Amino acid sequence: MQRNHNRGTAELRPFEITANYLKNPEGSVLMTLGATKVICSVSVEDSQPPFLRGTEKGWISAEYSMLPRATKERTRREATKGRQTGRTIEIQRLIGRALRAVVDLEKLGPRSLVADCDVIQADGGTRTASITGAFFALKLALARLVTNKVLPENPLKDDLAAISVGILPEIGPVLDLEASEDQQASVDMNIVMTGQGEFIELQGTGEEATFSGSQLNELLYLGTKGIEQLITAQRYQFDKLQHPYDTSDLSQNTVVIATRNAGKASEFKAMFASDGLQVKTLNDFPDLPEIEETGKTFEENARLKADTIARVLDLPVLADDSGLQVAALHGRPGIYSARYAGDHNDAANNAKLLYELTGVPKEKRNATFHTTLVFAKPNQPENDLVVDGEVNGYILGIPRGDNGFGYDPLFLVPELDKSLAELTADEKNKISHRGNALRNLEKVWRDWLK
Ligand SMILES: O=c1[nH]c(=O)c2ncn([C@@H]3O[C@H](COP(=O)(O)OP(=O)(O)OP(=O)(O)O)[C@@H](O)[C@H]3O)c2[nH]1
Ligand SMILES: [Mg+2]
Repeated sequence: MQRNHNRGTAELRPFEITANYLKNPEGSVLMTLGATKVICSVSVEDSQPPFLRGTEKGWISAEYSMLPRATKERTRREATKGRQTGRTIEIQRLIGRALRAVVDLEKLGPRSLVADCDVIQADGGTRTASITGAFFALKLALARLVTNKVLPENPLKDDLAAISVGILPEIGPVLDLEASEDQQASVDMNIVMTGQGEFIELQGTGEEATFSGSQLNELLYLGTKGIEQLITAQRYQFDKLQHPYDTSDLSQNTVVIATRNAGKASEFKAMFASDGLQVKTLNDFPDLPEIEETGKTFEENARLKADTIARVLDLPVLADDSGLQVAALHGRPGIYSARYAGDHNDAANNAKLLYELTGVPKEKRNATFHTTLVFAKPNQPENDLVVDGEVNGYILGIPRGDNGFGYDPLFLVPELDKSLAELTADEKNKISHRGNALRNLEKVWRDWLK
């Protein structure tokens, strides 16, 4: 068994959170996750449920429904049947509980919020997509109440998202089940989690099957990673609504690179200048928040940077994840090169590297600089263009040269008998990991961008 579109076990389907989708509600969202589409709206009412009358406390509830043709075959409307199914009631209670967990109901005051989640197309994960979308609609509604001075203070305590995970035959634990997978899964589970990484609800069940503690841990790990991505996207989306990023002055000849590293930026500028292309980096968009590099590989981190920024800026974006792999240190610092000594500090990183290599003889100090470049178009992670580049050398015992950045003064290129920091920018680009990766990109990106 293989997942559709060769999806990885830890990969979400492409998703999109379209804010302010409807005109009337205080908050509204079209949430899509693969082919699953849910319209979520949040309405504010100046009344309290009976059990809160006489208090200053507010309430949040939810209603869930599915359009007849959301499913492969038409399902009868619950309104026509005259009653809601047990499934519907269970799901809407779940959505209400999830939303209430992240709002201070005292601060909400004597009013009610109702989240309506209407599934217009169902391809698995409708309840979790409803929660993720309803939360965003709620966030929009509460922000509006604060802007309009209805509320003195925002009662939102945390972010929130939900996702499904499951165990598939032959594959094992996977993130984000689509409907065809849901039918085959021996175990499926819905995870609802806050931005702080706290669980609100776990619904896990075996179907003619059982699951072990270690499988449960794996499912929780996958779910956590998926939810982190959803929450990151929500935060970006929200920030973007508060301060839209102005990309109008970017010409056709601009490449946006998702980096804040000035050393990388100047290398990219020099390399693209020969093509007549201008480079912008995240430093040109100071409002963009940090991207947490939670991936386990260079490629995962580069995708995270490129996909996130491409989505936010709505432009094609190139990202670089790179690092130094030292043989005597079993490939370390690798993806942790920037934060090897804690915070990102080149001098401390170099000092730590030298310390860890104390007593290692010259011939055993071989190392490789690696770069993975990912070029991403907005909201099409499946089409990401991925290329690599490397350069081999040795780690010196004493730094040499003042050019470059990072570990350059410690990286000896044996063919030139010079450290990377003793090379001019042009000389470094001709042989460097980043230069090699760009030359590999050069061969393919024009066709890909068409
Ligand atoms: O001497 C070096 N010459 C290089 O040519 C080079 N390329 C990468 N590195 C090191 O590896 C980390 C990458 O980490 P990284 O890819 O996450 O980048 P970063 O965090 O600095 O910036 P960003 O692109 O993520 O914003 C960097 O910080 C550096 O320590 C280099 N060191
Ligand atoms: Mg980084």
